[in-house]
Amino acid sequence: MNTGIFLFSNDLRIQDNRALFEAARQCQRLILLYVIDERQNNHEQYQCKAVGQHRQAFIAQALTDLAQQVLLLDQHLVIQKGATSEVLKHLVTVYDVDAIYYSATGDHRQQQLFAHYQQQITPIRIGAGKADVNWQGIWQHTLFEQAQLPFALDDIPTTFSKFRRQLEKQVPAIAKPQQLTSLPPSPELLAFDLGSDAALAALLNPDTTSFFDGGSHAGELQLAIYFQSELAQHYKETRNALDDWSSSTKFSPWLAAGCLSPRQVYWALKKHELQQGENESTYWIFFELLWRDYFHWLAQKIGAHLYAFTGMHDHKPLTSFHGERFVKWQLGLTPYPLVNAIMHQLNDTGYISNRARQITASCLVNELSLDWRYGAAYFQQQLIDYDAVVNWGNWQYIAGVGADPRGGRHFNLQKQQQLFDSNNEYIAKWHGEQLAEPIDSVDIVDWPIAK
Ligand SMILES: Cc1cc2nc3c(=O)[nH]c(=O)nc-3n(C[C@H](O)[C@H](O)[C@H](O)COP(=O)(O)OP(=O)(O)OC[C@H]3O[C@@H](n4cnc5c(N)ncnc54)[C@H](O)[C@@H]3O)c2cc1C
Repeated sequence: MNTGIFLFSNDLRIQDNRALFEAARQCQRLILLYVIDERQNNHEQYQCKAVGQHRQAFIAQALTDLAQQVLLLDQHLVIQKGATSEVLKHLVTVYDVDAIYYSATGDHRQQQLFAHYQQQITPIRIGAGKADVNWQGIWQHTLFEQAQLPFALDDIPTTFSKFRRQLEKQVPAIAKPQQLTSLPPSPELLAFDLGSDAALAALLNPDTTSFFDGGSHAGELQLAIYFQSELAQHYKETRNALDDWSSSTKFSPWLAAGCLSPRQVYWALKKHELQQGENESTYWIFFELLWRDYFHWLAQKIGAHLYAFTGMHDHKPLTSFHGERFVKWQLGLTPYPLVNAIMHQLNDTGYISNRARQITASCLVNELSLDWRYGAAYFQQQLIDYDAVVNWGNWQYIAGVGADPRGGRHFNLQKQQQLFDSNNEYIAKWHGEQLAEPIDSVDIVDWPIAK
């Protein structure tokens, strides 16, 4: 191979980045590229943007961190603003690129995007009398590799329990994280002043405050702090809390953006177990990582069904779309104080706990009778740790069209409040006080409802 491009996506790290390793091994010259594709980021579906301000700021921080790391390896991160296919076309033509490397994913939408890029670029190479670009999508978002799974992709179980039980009969060896010590140089001609700084500056949002700093440095720091503490020893008892920083690992934003690999988390967990002992709680962290893996494999199997109203079982929920209810849910103006508090926290910070996600998702589907895809799309916009296959997979689960053997979850809001916020502390903190208004201002035939 001569000149390759490594196209960064949800893999914003240098270490244990198998796709980047492959690119480094095979190429004599390498362009490290990240594209800020505003058309993709601003693309609206179900009245929501693909990327909201919290995640945007996190990604900008992660890119700043990545750019500094590649400099230490005498390389440069090229950050370009524009349509990804156009940026690729330009670089492929000018620098005679013959291979493009990226992290493969089970997300159907992402796969479609890469198929589209390919369609755009192949004619350019062929037209110039050159061999087609060698596209190398390398799978690395999971703990295991496909060949290690005890089933073929088409036979991935439709419930997590079956997946886990079969896998745990003999847990395949999880590879140790790879250390990258050098990178091939970029092409000599490459002008580095391609506007990377300006593109990055435009992404950084000074109005966004978050508990999370983007980048693998911050991710590795959280990994070290969490596992040096005793928190993992009690994870199983605390993980269900509604709102407490130390109740769960908080690794998700870094995992979702790829600032941390699941294997790095796994091996940090193993080190912790050696030092402080293993118990049910430490096992449960592995259990949750298996959930994450499961959604990645399941997405690869079900393809476009991940985004379908009828989900993976072709089951039609008895829900539809009500504009007013959807907006009130988003803004935290429902008649349910707990749900309101959760939505306020989500909107302010970009993060809510797993318990909070379950409660508010269940409310959207069961109390408000809304099409679950609107909720999933709003989470996509708001969550700092948005991971397509995990988000849509979890929403399907709650809506009863996914991997839940019980056919969906309906959380009793009053009971949840008693269990997780009995003294109303959370509701008070996030201003979820009951709204006096009913959820609908008009009735079924559009008559205003009398107050
Ligand atoms: C409706 C809904 C939408 C969700 N959307 C996302 C999303 O977009 N991105 C995301 O990372 N998680 C999502 N989750 C899963 C879960 O809520 C978060 O992973 C978790 O709250 C993140 O906090 P943590 O890192 O402290 O998790 P921990 O409890 O410490 O778990 C450790 C890791 O295990 C994984 N994990 C935990 N719970 C789940 C789960 N239910 N499914 C899959 N993996 C899990 C995550 O990678 C997490 O970082 C969603 C859950 C629900 C119910």
